[in-house]
Amino acid sequence: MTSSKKTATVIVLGGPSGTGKTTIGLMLADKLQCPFVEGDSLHPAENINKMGNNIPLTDTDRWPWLTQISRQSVQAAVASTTSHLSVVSCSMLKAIYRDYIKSENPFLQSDDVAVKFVFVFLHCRFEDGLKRVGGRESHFFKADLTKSQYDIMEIPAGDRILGLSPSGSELPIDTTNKKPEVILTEILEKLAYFKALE
Ligand SMILES: Nc1ncnc2c1ncn2[C@@H]1O[C@H](COP(=O)(O)OP(=O)(O)O)[C@@H](O)[C@H]1O
Ligand SMILES: O=C(O)[C@H](O)[C@@H](O)[C@H](O)[C@H](O)COP(=O)(O)O
Repeated sequence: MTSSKKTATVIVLGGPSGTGKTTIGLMLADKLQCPFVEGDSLHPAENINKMGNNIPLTDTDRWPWLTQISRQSVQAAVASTTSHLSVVSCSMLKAIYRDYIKSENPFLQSDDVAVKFVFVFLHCRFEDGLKRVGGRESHFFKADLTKSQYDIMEIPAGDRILGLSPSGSELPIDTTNKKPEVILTEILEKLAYFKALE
């Protein structure tokens, strides 16, 4: 019997502050003709206040935000009748956050919709990230917090990496000294090579 399940794919573009999530995310969504969800817009006010006061978020602060990241990005992908795709930006620094995003998929138990998450993790040298965050005007996330992100960051490794195992769904991208256009091409080539969007 063939499955009549509708499939939708969410590309979660992650990495620490200043690594290019918003810049590359907008370009990727434009290229794939799909909606882009800005993860920063999904924080509760308390999280924005905390980060604005240079206080790093705790796991407890992050769970409700990650729930919204999952729900909003999945809804956007399912609603996109042309591409069945969406791109969402979210730092998703630890492996447990990536797992949590998967677990909060609103169609997890659905017989009608199958959702796939592909986690593309952008990373660069601490000094470069720091410089880029410092150059951003009027953003609630200040450079002082960048160190706290590098302290806990888990770049995908081992059998989590796309293509290394059937369960692998994560793709690390080193953005050091690469222009946004070059990074975009690398992401698209790797997604195609691993047949990640099929
Ligand atoms: N590959 C890159 N090379 C140089 N500058 C970049 C690159 N990617 C992003 N930037 C710049 O760095 C700053 C932070 O980028 P942004 O996309 O807001 O990062 P994030 O969303 O990950 O915090 C912006 O001013 C952006 O123009
Ligand atoms: O793009 C950025 O500058 C950061 O990613 C930031 O905007 C993001 O919302 C926080 O990083 C969330 O908190 P954590 O990254 O500490 O989970």
